[in-house]
Amino acid sequence: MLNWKNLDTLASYEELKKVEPVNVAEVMSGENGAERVKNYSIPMMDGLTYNYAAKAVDEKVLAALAKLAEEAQLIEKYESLYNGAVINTGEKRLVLHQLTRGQLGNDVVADGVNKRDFYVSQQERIADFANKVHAGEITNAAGEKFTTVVQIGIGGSDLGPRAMYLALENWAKVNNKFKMEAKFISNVDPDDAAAVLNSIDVAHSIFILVSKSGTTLETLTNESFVKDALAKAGLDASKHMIAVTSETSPLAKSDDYLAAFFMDDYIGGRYSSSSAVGGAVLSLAFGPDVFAEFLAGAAEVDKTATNKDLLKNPEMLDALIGVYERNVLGYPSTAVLPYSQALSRFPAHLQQLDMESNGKSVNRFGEPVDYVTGPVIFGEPGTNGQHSFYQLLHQGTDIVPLQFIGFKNNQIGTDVVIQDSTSQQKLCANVAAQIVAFACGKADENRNKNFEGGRPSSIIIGEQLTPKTLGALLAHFENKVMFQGFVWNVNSFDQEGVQLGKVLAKRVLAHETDGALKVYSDLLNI
Ligand SMILES: O=P(O)(O)OC[C@H]1O[C@](O)(CO)[C@@H](O)[C@@H]1O
Repeated sequence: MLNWKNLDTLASYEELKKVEPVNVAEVMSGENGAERVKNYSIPMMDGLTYNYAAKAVDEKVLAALAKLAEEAQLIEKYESLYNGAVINTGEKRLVLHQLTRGQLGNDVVADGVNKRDFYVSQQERIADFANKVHAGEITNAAGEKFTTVVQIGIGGSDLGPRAMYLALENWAKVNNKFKMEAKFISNVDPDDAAAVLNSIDVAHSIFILVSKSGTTLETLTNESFVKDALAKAGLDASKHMIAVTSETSPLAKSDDYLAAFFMDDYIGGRYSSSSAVGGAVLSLAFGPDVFAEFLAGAAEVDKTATNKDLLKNPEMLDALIGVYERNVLGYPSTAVLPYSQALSRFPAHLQQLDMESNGKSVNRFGEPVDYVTGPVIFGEPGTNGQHSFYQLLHQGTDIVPLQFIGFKNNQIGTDVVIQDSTSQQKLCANVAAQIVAFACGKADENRNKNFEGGRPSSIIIGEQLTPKTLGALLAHFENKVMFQGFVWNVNSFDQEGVQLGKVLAKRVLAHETDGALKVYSDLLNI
């Protein structure tokens, strides 16, 4: 039997609060610090390691976190999730994104269908379609090959796939895997669609309309925008457009598309990168074998996350350290700082993943909670962030826990030695320097130049960003967010908080406004 209890009712949480806090500056200095960096490290998979030496934890904190993991039944809850329990209580749905990349537990049968078979069959259909596009068997009406793919979608139907595409674009080019360029249209701002359309050759472009619900205003508007452009170019839209949606959506049975591929209600938008939502664009851009590698990396991490031993489970440990920082140490935000240009949109994806999942004030039964839940997430690739907001991170009044990501090798392989070091070495030197600067600080008599230190961070270190390590990274954060939701006893899989704005926007467009809404509408000339 699972106990779904609020965090503040758990005895282990009370114990955790009593543990002597760790002074990061102290423990990270000198030989002690060197030993920590060597020891506080867990392999996530071959070529990827989670290092938490610079976090505010020691043996005592870790022991208390292990007790919390046990009392909150984190592994048991994960087991029940992948075995097909109705974990999304708000929408009364199963939560099956892990099943798109592997079978962790029992067969899951829902709506009379074996769900693993369903997801695999969609992957196979997408692979077949992508191979035919690449081979020139599926072409435009003139019999010419498609050269560009454009994804139309928003939120989870955009951010994850876009971040994944950008993460692999250069890798694919140098590894002879690049099949076609991908572009993305998401914002209802007409300049988004117009700029993308201006930058492509529409006659040789294939568009993927991605909407699980098939009802999202921005996406349907952008679809019409694109269809209009195709019509103006004298092209038949139905020969240029495919759909990714759920079988129950209004788009599913339409003749407007060359083909339709399906996900379902058991895959949340922000967890859908490994479903057909990411599968279609990534398979078209890089080939189905690259997408399969990406899934394999995610599957490995999903498996690692089943380990009951906290110190062998980086996803659960990362989650619990985050809860400790949020609820015991009182830190309100977390920065994600990938030292990799390819991960430029990864923080944007994590913003949705984390904040839409755990930005909740009620527990999974709809009752208010008396403790803080999900932190504010933000980030930028290093070293760009260093020349932007790091000032506040180093010397501001808030302590912001940091999550670094770094790779020993770059993707393209072109580099140059300037002043005895390559650019890659400079990049890596910066991340090492930042971790120690944040942790240890530097005393200075001039208060303006003083660094307090004591600013905690972790780092995920990889050999190289590849399809496999990217899949692993994605799954790491998905599982982290899931475990945190379990600890906070919130439903991480619905998003009612996005509804009110949508309803009010509709009223504005229907001119059914009064009060402040009317005045704002007038000011904005609607
Ligand atoms: O794929 P859909 O149904 O168009 O939804 C897009 C996005 O809209 C949201 O529901 C929020 O508005 C996200 O959770 C989702 O990723």
